[in-house]
Amino acid sequence: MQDTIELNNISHHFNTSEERIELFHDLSHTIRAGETLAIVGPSGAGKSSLLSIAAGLETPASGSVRFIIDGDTVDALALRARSGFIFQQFHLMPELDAIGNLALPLRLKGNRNAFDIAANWLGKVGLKDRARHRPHQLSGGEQQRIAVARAFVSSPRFIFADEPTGNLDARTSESVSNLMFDCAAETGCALVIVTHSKRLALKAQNSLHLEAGRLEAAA
Ligand SMILES: Nc1ncnc2c1ncn2[C@@H]1O[C@H](COP(=O)(O)OP(=O)(O)OP(=O)(O)O)[C@@H](O)[C@H]1O
Repeated sequence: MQDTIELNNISHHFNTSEERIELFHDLSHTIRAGETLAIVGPSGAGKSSLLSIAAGLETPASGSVRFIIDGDTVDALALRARSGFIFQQFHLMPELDAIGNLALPLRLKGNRNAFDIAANWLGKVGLKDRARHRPHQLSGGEQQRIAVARAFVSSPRFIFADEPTGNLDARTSESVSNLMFDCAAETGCALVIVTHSKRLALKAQNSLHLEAGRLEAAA
């Protein structure tokens, strides 16, 4: 698979009424098909902003981002259609049960087998018996397992995860982390994770440290 995200000399800042917040300047990096990458660094360094730019959710103030899927350059919309997202707060639809949440991205794409594929993923994440439970009837760890399955259910090429274990205790974090990495390995999907967890970052093949506007290979 020839899928890459090329960040070329990107800079980003935010203007507030009081100040200009400089995040990074002239930063370049290429994310490759199938790689697992952790982005670490202190709070406020701009990790989530960098993830949003790499995922085509935000545009950098300057520089360019090139998205390549199957060797073709595509726009941000096309990249997003081939991407899955996992957030700290799970973001499941409260009115849908577990299988409904998993089937939703497939149904939105008109997939007639949405519920069969969703049921298969529910089994993969060990929650087959929770198909009819709504998010408020599930533990945080179970909700995040559903969110992980939802991210993978549409056969994405890239998964972007922002603090995916930030709301979980140590034991649940470990099992959700292992699940994410197992799913990525099984599907060949790239996994890009922003995290404060050293333990989680160490599971990734590659690790980048963002601090004071500089992006370097993490020690
Ligand atoms: N929409 C926005 N408007 C103004 N400032 C913003 C906006 N989004 C983020 N910021 C600021 O930009 C800086 C970087 O934020 P970002 O969330 O990217 O950092 P982070 O490294 O992911 O932090 P954390 O680890 O605490 O989540 C912070 O100072 C934040 O307050």
